[in-house]
Amino acid sequence: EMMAAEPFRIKMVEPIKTTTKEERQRKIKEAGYNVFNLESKDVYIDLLTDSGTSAMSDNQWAGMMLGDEAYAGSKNFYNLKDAIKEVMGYDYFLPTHQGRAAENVLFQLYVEEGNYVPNNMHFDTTKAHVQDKRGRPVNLVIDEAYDAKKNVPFKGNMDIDKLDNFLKEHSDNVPIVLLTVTCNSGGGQPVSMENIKEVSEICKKYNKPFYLDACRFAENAYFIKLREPGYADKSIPEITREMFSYADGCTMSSKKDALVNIGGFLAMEDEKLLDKAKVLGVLYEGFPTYGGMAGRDMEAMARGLLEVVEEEYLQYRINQVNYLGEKLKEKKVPILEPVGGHAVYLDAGRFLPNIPKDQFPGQALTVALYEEGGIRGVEIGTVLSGRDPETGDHDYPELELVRLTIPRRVYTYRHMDVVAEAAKIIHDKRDEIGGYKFTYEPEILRHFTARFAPV
Ligand SMILES: CC1=C(O)/C(=C\N=C(/C)C(=O)O)C(COP(=O)(O)O)=CN1
Repeated sequence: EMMAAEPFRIKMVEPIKTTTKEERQRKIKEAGYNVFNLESKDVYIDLLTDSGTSAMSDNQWAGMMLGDEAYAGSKNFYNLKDAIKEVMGYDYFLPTHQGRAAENVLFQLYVEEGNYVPNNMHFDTTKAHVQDKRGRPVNLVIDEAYDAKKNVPFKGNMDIDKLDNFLKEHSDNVPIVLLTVTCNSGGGQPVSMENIKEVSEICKKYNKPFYLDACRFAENAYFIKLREPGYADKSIPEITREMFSYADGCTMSSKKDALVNIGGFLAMEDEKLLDKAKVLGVLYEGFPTYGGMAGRDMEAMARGLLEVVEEEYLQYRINQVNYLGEKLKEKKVPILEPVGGHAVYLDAGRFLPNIPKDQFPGQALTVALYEEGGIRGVEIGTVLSGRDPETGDHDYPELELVRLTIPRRVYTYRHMDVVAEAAKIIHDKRDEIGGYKFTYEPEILRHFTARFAPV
């Protein structure tokens, strides 16, 4: 049938301005060659993150006018409760100011010193919060996840045998099992329903709580609908409710698949767990019917949760990200396959093979994208990975990537064309690109505030 355009029309625009190449070369030098130090006004197309960068709908903006800012019992809390029940099936939740705040509460409840926390792949904050409780994050994703050229439909899957063997050996030192949908650190790759079910069965076998990291749950559901036998005729809410039915609960950053700019929650089936979580919620987030958010934020979130599972929105969203990936492949620019749900990941390792890992090829490509096109991507490689606490050397990851993260309902296809064109120009002159060294390297989470210089 006819191809579909965007399932919305534009009612308001936020002007962005282009800059000149020499302006950008000056700005990035002043920023210590770290795009996190750039001002938004100096960025033309901002692909740093899909977190908190979505455009809200008129329905959500209308909700912002309906904030019930009561300290306790806000009606927006109950609207959010209904939306979570509708989309996830959970009866209980603790609102938090964003996803990592939900991780903080959950891991304080479960993780003790020396514990292992298995996940397909931990995102940085999930890893950091497990470590903050002196636990040890463990990635048990399938091996294919580390092969950027391998195009398999559910690259975010947990390796079931690895999980079973790990629990066989370490069961009494594992307080909880996580599964991240989609798998951000592995390229925004989905997890199949079958895999979610299998992880659930293993957790029951070893009597372990099983939680989803649900940031991008709607995109995951859409991939299940597209790729998994038996789901083509199911609605997205039917698929999302089935996904969550296998888990005991979830952490959620609503800044992704709830289409809002701030907010999150910890949801669960067990009311007793909520009572424990509330104690920490009061301490870290605020009274348990607002959790660090204004009533209006919760209203926008409730409406966003119902919008994000609409099929025509997800079709547009996934197709736009895929379009950028296809454009880059046409131009022979190396990317991680298959294209993820929220981002295209440039394979900087293959793009700049002559730059050694300790001169940060991902960082070099990120800087080049900004200089060439005013485009802000983000390095997901050695810089992000940090140093190995035992050896003190860089904790080299398998892949050196640059994530081009597409905000939801913000950029047009023409912006995607500009990004692909800039990447091609850089690719044609890739032999001219050199590596970088630290001029300032912070102790923890160095990627946010580090400063570099060309070697
Ligand atoms: C899979 C996953 C994430 O991707 C995540 C945040 N992601 C960011 C900020 C990103 O740029 O990918 C978080 C933390 O959410 P938060 O940024 O605190 O709302 C948890 N899990």
